[in-house]
Amino acid sequence: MIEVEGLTRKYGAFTAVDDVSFVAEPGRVTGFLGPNGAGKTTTMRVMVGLTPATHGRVTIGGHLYSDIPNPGLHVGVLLDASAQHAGRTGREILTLGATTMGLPKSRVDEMLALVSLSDTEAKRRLRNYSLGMKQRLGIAHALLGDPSVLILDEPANGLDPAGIRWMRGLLKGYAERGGTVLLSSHLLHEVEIIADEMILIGRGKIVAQGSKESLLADADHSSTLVTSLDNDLLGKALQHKGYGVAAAGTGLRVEAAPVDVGRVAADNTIVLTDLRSADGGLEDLFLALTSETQRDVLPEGAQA
Ligand SMILES: Nc1ncnc2c1ncn2[C@@H]1O[C@H](COP(=O)(O)OP(=O)(O)OP(=O)(O)O)[C@@H](O)[C@H]1O
Repeated sequence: MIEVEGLTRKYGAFTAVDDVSFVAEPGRVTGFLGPNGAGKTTTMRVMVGLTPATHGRVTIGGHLYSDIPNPGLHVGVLLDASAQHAGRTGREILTLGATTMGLPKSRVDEMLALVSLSDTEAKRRLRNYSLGMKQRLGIAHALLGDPSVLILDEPANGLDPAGIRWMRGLLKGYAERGGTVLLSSHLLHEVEIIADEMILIGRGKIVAQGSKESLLADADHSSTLVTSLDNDLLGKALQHKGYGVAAAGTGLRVEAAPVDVGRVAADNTIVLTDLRSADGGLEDLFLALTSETQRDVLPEGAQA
């Protein structure tokens, strides 16, 4: 289990991580999601003792990372797949890791096979690896010591679609066997597919957290876009039921779920020509919650 308690990290006057608390549980994949610069990497660096906290603390299995003897046997870490010595081969990097952790050399071959790096690829120097190959090697390195906790910063970065699917299967299986997985991403879709729990962070602060189902339920209070053969009548019927209604394009935007709008239309025998959720589910929630921190939102009055 990873426990983050009131973690703050300041760089001078700038607060990169602001009083962040959450727990990543065993047997669950926890997605740590936020836009660029939200504070994900900083939080993970504090977790593994690479950056000191300004306030608060992180414990893994109840211990500070720096207090865990031979940490690779307990915590697998992938923060920057390029951070290894570029002149070493993949096999050398894993062998060094195995030796440091006191593991047999056979573990290196097992891990190379697990991440599908061929013998030829394993003999190449890291500087000649593609980003996806570096990520595979990084995952192999993180798993070397058969740890019970995995901390992975943007692990899907650079993987092709087949590689992403492979990684999802790997991490799901790892969590199903009781492992704790914390993985960060700035891409909602990536996290949504794999994570059981989600922590949303924006500008250093947690903006939402919970199980994927509970976040989806929150996001699904939804409004609906509907068009019918008689929008006036439908609008009145919906208002009569107490739903907020506004004109939208050729139809209406209704503050109700699509199923409720459909029911009112059916009760009044109104033919619908279009009925759909106005929400992008979690994506809208994510963008709304982190909107202040998005770089790509046009300032008010600006033209697209
Ligand atoms: N050593 C540092 N000195 C000053 N500012 C820093 C330092 N490290 C990180 N920051 C700032 O802290 C903020 C959070 O950065 P961080 O790398 O944790 O974000 P992130 O969520 O991982 O982003 P991304 O998705 O782009 O990787 C950013 O504004 C970053 O510029």
